[in-house]
Amino acid sequence: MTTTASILNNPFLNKGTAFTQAERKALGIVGTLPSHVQALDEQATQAYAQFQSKANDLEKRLFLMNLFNENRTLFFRLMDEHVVEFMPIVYDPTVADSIEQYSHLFTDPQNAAFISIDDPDNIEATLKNAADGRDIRLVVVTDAEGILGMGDWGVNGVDIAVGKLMVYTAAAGIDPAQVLPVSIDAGTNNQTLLDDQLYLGNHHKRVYGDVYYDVIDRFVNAEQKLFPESLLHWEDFGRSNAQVILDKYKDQFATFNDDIQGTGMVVLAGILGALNISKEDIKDQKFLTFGAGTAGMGIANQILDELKRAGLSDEEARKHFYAVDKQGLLFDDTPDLTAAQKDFTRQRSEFDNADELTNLAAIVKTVHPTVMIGTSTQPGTFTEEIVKDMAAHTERPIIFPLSNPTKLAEATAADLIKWTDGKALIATGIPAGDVDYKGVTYHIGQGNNALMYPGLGFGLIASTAKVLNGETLSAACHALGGIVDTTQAGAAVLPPVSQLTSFSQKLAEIVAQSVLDQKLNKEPIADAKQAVADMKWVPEYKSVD
Ligand SMILES: NC(=O)c1ccc[n+]([C@@H]2O[C@H](COP(=O)([O-])OP(=O)(O)OC[C@H]3O[C@@H](n4cnc5c(N)ncnc54)[C@H](O)[C@@H]3O)[C@@H](O)[C@H]2O)c1
Ligand SMILES: O=C(O)C[C@H](O)C(=O)O
Ligand SMILES: [Mn+2]
Repeated sequence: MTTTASILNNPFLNKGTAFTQAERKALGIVGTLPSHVQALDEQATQAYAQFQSKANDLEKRLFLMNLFNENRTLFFRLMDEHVVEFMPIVYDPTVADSIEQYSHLFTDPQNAAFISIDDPDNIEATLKNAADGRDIRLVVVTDAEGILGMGDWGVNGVDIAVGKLMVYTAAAGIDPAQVLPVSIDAGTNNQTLLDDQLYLGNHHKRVYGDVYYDVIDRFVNAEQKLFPESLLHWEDFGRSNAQVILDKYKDQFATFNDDIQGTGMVVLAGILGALNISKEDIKDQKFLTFGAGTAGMGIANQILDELKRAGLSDEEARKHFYAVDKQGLLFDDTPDLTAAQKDFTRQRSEFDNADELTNLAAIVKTVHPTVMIGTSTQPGTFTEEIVKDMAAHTERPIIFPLSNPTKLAEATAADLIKWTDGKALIATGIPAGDVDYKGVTYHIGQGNNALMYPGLGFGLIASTAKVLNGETLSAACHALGGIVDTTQAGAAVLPPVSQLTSFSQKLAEIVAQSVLDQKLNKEPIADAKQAVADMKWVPEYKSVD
C-alpha cells in the first residue's frame, strides 16, 4: 500500500517539491507539499545556497546527510555539480569527525544494515530488512576496528561504509538504490565509547577468533545468498583480520579489500605517474614502506606484482623493498611479524649496522630509498632531516604521506616541496591545495583509494565478474596513465578529483574489458564499454505514472 509517508520518506523515490501535480494525484499525496512544482535544477540551486550558509565542514556534512536521507537524486545531482567541494565533506577528512561523534549526532540509520555479533541468527534477516526488496549489487562492509588511522570506532564506523558508497555513485554512477552499507558490530576496544552512555553499539570488548570468524562467514553466506549479483567491498578491518578475510574469500566470488588492494592500486598508479614525470624505470627504485600494516603491505604487494610483470624474478623483486614498522626495519628474526610482513623482511647480514636500523632516520640514511610511502598513522614522522637526507641521494624523491585523516599525515605537501626544493613527487591521502614555490605551481595528487575503487568496483559489477584477480588489478593500475599532462612543470602524479567521473568511467571500462578478456564474466557480455554505459545511473527524476 502506498502511503504519503512511504513516498515522501523514501529517499530512493522521493522528489519532494519536484513531484508534478499529476504525480501527486497519481500517488495520492495531493496537498502534502507546497503547490509550486520545482525542477531538479531549482531544488539543487536552493539546496546549494543552504549548504553554503553552514558555518563549518561538519555542519555542511550534516546538512548534506539530511538531504541524502530525504532525496538521493537531489543529493547526487548536487554532488555531481560540486564534486571537488563535496568530496572532503561527505568523505575523508570530515567523515572522520562525524564517525567520532556518530552516536551523539545520530538522527538516521541511512539505510544501512547493522549486524551484531551477539545476534548471529538474525544476520540474514538484517540484510534482508535493510535491503527492503532492493536489487543490491554492491555491499561495503566494515567492522570499524581500523577506521582510517584512528583505530577502533565500533558501530560509529558505519559512516565510512556510507561515505565510500556515496563516492561510488558520484564517481562511477552506481545506482544508489542498489547499494548496501553494512556495519558488523563485534564490540569495541575503544574505552571512550564503552564508557559513553550514548554509544549506540554493543557495550562490550571486541570479540576475536572463532566466534568472530564464524559471524563473518555467516554474513558472507547470507550476503551471497541474498545478493548473488553483488560485489563485496571490505573496509577498515583491523590488521589481524583484514588479510585473513580477504585470503579466505577472494577466489570464491567478486570481492576486494579496499585498504589492501584499493590502496595498492592508487599508490602504484601514483608511482607510475611519478616515473612518467621523472622518466625513470620502476626496476631502478628502492621502496620504503613506513607503517607495514594493512595498507603498507597491500601497497608492497601491488608494487611487487608490477616488478615481476616488468621481468624481475620474485627473489630479485623482493630486494627492492624495505618494510618498516614500530620495531624499525623488519628483519626475518624480528619478533611479532604479521603474515604479510614475513614476505618482505630483510636479513641482518645485508647491513653493517643492522642493529641501529630501529628508526626511520637511521634507515633512510642507510638504505637511500627513492620511494617512501607513509601508512603509519604517525603524524609528522617524515621530518625535514629525513626528507632532506632522502633527497640528497635521489634526483626526484617520490614521497607519499598517506595516513588519514589530516591530523595523522606523515608530512604536508607544502613542507615536502620546500624541503626538497621542488624536487619531490608527492601524493597525499587527503586533498591538498596547490603549492606555489619559487614561481612554479605544484599540483598535488590525492593518493586516496577513492580514485580507484569506484571504477574498479563498477567495472567488476558491470561485467558480472566471478572474481577479481591480479591481471585485472594490474590493468586498472595502468588505466590512469596518460591522463595527466606530465610535461607541465609542477604536474601532479595522479589525475585531479575534478576529473573523478571521467577517469572512473575509463577505469571501469578497462576493468570490465579485462574481465571479459579472461572469460571471468558470469553472464554473456558482448561489449565492455556498452556494459559500463548501460549500468550507469544518472541523477535525474524518472516520471511516476
Ligand atoms: N590514502 C589512502 O588511500 C589510504 C588507504 C588505506 C589506509 N590509509 C591510511 O594508512 C594508515 C594505516 O592504515 P592501515 O589500514 O594500514 O592500518 P594498520 O593498523 O593495519 O597499519 C598501521 C601500521 O603502522 C604501524 N605503526 C604504528 N606506529 C608506528 C611507528 N611509530 N613507526 C612505524 N610504524 C608504525 C602499525 O604497527 C601498523 O602495522 C591510516 O592512517 C589510514 O588512514 C590511507
Ligand atoms: O578512507 C580513506 O580516506 C582512505 C582509506 O580507505 C583509509 O582507510 O584511510
Ligand atoms: Mn579505509
